[in-house]
Amino acid sequence: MSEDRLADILGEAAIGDTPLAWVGMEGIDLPLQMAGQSLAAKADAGVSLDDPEARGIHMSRLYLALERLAGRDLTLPRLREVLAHFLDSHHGLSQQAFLDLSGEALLRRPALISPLAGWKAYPMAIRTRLTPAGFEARLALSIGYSSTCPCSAALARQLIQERFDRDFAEQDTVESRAMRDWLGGEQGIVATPHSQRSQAHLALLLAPDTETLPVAEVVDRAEAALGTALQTAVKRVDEQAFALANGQNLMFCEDAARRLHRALRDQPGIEGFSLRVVHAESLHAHDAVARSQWNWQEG
Ligand SMILES: Nc1nc2c(ncn2[C@@H]2O[C@H](COP(=O)(O)OP(=O)(O)OP(=O)(O)O)[C@@H](O)[C@H]2O)c(=O)[nH]1
Repeated sequence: MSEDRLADILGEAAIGDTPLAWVGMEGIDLPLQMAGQSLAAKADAGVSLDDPEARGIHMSRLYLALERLAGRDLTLPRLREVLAHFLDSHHGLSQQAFLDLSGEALLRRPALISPLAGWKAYPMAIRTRLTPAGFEARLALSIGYSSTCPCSAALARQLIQERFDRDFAEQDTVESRAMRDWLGGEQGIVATPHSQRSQAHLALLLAPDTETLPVAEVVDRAEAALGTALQTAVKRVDEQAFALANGQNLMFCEDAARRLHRALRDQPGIEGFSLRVVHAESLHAHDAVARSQWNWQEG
């Protein structure tokens, strides 16, 4: 049957006269490129339906516009172009266009000391809007790290001191070799502080003139601020360096949140952010969480 003879009830008048804030599709599979890496992404694409008389939007037109992103390096100008096409293809129907993309950024990360490297996936999402107020892009990223509790470390040190007092109770002075041997034995670490895998969830408002997504730059800055990023390739020399990093970066969730707040305030191209750190404490069954934000409106 020729196209023009196909039924098209979308052309009929709406049942009722209610504009709709968001109409579109969620969970569209889309291959993207970012910093030379392929990304298997999911897209949520939509527009507002502002014409109260219109029955529905033209979903195929949104779907087909996404093809402009497939397999091409993901940049904000390209995302803005797709949103503009959403509106052009819904002229008279829609004033706002929405495109959210989610996936995992795969970054190669070097070992701490050895000349090795490995891959780590960073869950990410890009949320873009084109409305009469203009274009807005937000980048969300999750970064794993290790946190060791400062209070638990202090309590462990006390127990080590008490054990030392007990083991050398009879001696007024302790010969350094005996002390060194004692420190090198299991009794020298009779108690250990609790540490746990932790997550930093960052949501960033990008400057409208941003070209490429600053994923690697934000990951580098956040992991440098925390000092205890989860590792990829690890030899014993790397594991020892990781133990030192944890000992030198004891962190409550408040400490991690403050470190990230300061780091993101200095990140070029960021106009606001919201962050949340989650320490999945090995001490108890619930998490220790801290939140912080700057120049941020939940949208
Ligand atoms: N608006 C809307 N369309 C839907 C929905 N579910 C399925 N569709 C279908 O989406 C298909 C694509 O709609 P359009 O993009 O208008 O397709 P079309 O009319 O062939 O293409 P155009 O000529 O560009 O309008 C239609 O066959 C709709 O029936 C829905 O809930 N809302």
